Parts: sequence; C-alpha cells; structure tokens
Amino acid sequence: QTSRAAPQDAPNASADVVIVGGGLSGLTAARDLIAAGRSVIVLEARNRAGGRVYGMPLGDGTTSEGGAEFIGSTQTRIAALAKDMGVDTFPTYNTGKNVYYRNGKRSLYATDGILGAVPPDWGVIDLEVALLNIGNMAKSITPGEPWKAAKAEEWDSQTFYTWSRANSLSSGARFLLDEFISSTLSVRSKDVSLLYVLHYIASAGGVDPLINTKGGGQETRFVGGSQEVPLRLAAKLGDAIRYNAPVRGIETTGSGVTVTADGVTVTAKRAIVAMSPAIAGKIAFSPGLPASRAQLMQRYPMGSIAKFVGVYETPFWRADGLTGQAVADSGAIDATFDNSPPDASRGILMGFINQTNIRKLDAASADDIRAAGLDSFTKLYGDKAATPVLTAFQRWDNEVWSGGGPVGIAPPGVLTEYGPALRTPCGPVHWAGTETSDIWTGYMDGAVRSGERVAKEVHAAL
Ligand SMILES: Cc1cc2nc3c(=O)[nH]c(=O)nc-3n(C[C@H](O)[C@H](O)[C@H](O)COP(=O)(O)OP(=O)(O)OC[C@H]3O[C@@H](n4cnc5c(N)ncnc54)[C@H](O)[C@@H]3O)c2cc1C
Repeated sequence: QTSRAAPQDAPNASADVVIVGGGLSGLTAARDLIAAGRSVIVLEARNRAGGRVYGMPLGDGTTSEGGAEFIGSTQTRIAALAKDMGVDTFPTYNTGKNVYYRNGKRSLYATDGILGAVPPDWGVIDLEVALLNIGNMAKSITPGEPWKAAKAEEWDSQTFYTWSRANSLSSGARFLLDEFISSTLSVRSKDVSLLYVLHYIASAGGVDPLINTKGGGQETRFVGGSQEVPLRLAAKLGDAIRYNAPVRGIETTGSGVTVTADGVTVTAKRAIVAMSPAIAGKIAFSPGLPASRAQLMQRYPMGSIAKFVGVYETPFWRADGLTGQAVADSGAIDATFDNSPPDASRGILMGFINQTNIRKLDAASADDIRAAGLDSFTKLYGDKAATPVLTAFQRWDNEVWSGGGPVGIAPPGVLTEYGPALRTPCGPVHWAGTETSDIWTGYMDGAVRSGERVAKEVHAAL
C-alpha cells in the first residue's frame, strides 16, 4: 500500500498522521502506520533522510559513516529493519591488540581476557569494582522508568563525576570512568546525572554490552554503510516524505493539528515529533505545551561529538597486529576504530573527537583539524598514519537539525522531575526518537523501537 501524499511542491497537504523528522524513528513510524492503512506525510528539514545516520562524503565519490555505525547482537529491531531493507552486516575488525595511550606512554593490550575492552591501567582493580557496582545499581532500574527506582532521588541528585570520585581512588580508574562517559555519551562525566547513566546501562542490558566490541554494541557494521538502512526505507516511502521542509510550528486545533513547514502546511489528525527533545524545542507549539514537556525540552542537551577519518591504501595497522581500536587521554581523538570496508580494499581509521576536545576546535581551520586528527593517529599507530590518501571530518554539535550527538542526556534532577514527559503525548502530539526508547536508548535500535512504539500508540488513538 502506498500513502496518500501531496505533490512535492503543493503548498497544502493533509493526511491522517504528520510525522516531523525523517530519521530512523520517524521513518519506522511512517512504515508501520502506512502498513496499518493510515495516510502519512513525513516532513524532513534536511535534503536527505537518516538524521544522525549519515554517510560522510570522502571527496572521491565514496562515503564513510559520519554518524551512527555499529550494531550489536541484542539490537534486534535495527537488525530486523536492515534485513528487510536487504542491507547485510559484517563483523567490526577486531583481530589483534588494542592501543592504550596514557600519560605520554603507548601500550598494547589483548581484549580476549576477563577485562574485555577495558585497558589494563594501574587502576584496573579499582575500575573493575566501580564498573561492577554501577552494573549492579543499574539492575534495580526498570528500562523506560528510571524515576521509579527506589534510589532514584539519590542517584539523580549527583553527577556521574561525583559518584566516580567517591567510589574510585586511582587516577587510572578515574580517567577510564570519565572515558566510559566520553566514549558512550560524548559529554564530560560532570555533565550527566548518575541516574541517567544507570538507566542508559539498564537500557543496553549492562555495562559490557555498551563497551565491548565482541559481544557488545560495536560488534557489527553494515555493508555499504549504515546510511543504506534509512535511505532504502525512505526510498520505499517515496512521495510520503517531503524534504527541505523544516517544521516551524505545530498548532493543535479542534480536529487535530496544523503543522507549518517551509513551503507547506499540513493538516492531520495526529502529529508525531520524531527527534531529540532539545531539537523538538525549536518548534513553536500553540497553544503552549504543558510546562513539564516545554521545560524538559530546555533541559535535555545533546552530547558533543565529531568523527575524523583517514583513508589509507591498506589497513596497515592490521599487519602490525592491531585491531584499530584505541583509547587515549590526550590529543583531539580519545577513541578509534577500524572503519575499512569489508573487503579491506583500503584502510580507513576513524577517530572520535568528543566533548571538550571538539569545542577546542571551534575556531580551527580544516587544515588545523586535519593536523590534529593525524597527530592523534600517528601517536597511536605510528608514522604510517601520518600520510593518508585523504581525510574527512564530520562534527554534529553545530548541525542545526541535530544540535550534537550521539544522544540527548539528562543533567541531575531532570529524569526524576521531567522524565515522564519524554513519552507522554500532549493532546494529538506524540513523541518518538531514540531518547524515548526503553531499550537501547541512544542507539539506532532505540530509534527504531521508538518508531514502532509510537506507530502503535497513534494507530490506537485514531
Ligand atoms: C557521531 C555519532 C555516532 C553514533 N554512533 C552510533 C552507533 O555506532 N550505533 C548506534 O546504534 N547509534 C549511534 N549513534 C546514535 C544514532 O545515530 C541515533 O540514536 C539515531 O540515529 C537517532 O534517530 P532518531 O530518529 O531518534 O533521531 P534523528 O536521527 O536525529 O532524526 C531526527 C530527524 O528530524 C529532522 N528534524 C529536526 N528538526 C526538524 C524540524 N523542525 N522539522 C523537520 N525535521 C526536523 C532531522 O533532520 C532528522 O532527520 C551515533 C550518533 C552520532 C551523531
């Protein structure tokens, strides 16, 4: 069945449901509602689908993942969607040793021991105890409802930083606990509520699924790049999606909603806002939303993340016995992965530039950024890393329609006070986006799950 969509240039359109945002959550909701017999129009601000899933152009006609990339074995809803779209997966390269760079010293470590991906720093016992503790604390949280945990108030009254300093002694453990937050949420540990982190862990099924490559969330990648999944789904939705249509206002009327976007006004019975709370806060709602929702959108900031890649003739680090995965305490890049294509026809190293490190590059030129990225790679992988065939860079914190990434986070006090407003519909306006998911929140899987949940919610309400 196809949707009853308006021509791409019509100034007015109507449907049962208008979906604001053509990321994975909005596209999934559209797919399910159309399958249930509803008419749908998706309004997308950008000229492409996929939102935080994006193939960053390398300048030679090919792309590398500039946004979301990895999936793990328990991320079954994104896996099912990819399968439906005919997008295959392949294992993330994970043979050899990882690099650990700390206090000016480079060391190598194997990841097949009991510590998994955790580097064997001096503070490792300290760190393991802390990770065990947070894993156990997370077990008392019901995914999707962290505010109901017995200790919710206590945990939401402190940052992860406060807790980690009170529960670790060595500088190694403290660095790695901060790095756990930087490499998963792209914020400083002092930016985020302990309760939020515990919920994030509970939602992923534990600490190990979050940090490990083998058996964890970084285990596999998509053949052809992750963007193939939303792009193919968007192609199936065809004319139901209108691009270059940023929504400026959503008015609730007696019969539903009137949604005003650049170039088109859409009337519908229900609206789904499928994006992070911070970005939803840019839309003017009339009448105004209930205060808990309106203020939630002021209190759920995005992390600060960028990816830098170097493309080489071969993945030379593999020949050196390295996985391409590293953790570093200095330089622009604090974590790396091997982003090479499945046939290793060329080598691609990817580095994350997170939180403070990316803000430091606010005024940097393209040459400065290239130099900073290659400096990190060379420190971690040697001189061969200094001479790539080409480099590319994608930052998310100043993307107007994302505002950062990978996910919106809650500072202390937000989840216990405003948490229920994440998902509670406001009249005919419903909320989706990975931030609203109980399982794998923050991930592509959570985005797909939120789209499936909201489609059922709206279908039942119509
Ligand atoms: C660098 C980076 C790395 C990541 N790595 C991973 C990973 O390895 N694995 C993983 O699973 N996840 C990863 N993620 C997270 C993943 O990308 C997100 O969880 C997921 O894509 C979110 O989908 P969404 O539909 O909830 O939101 P979005 O993708 O943000 O979609 C929202 C859409 O709404 C549009 N929009 C915004 N405002 C308006 C408006 N006013 N009008 C119309 N349209 C609007 C946006 O353009 C966008 O297309 C990463 C993210 C980033 C940024």
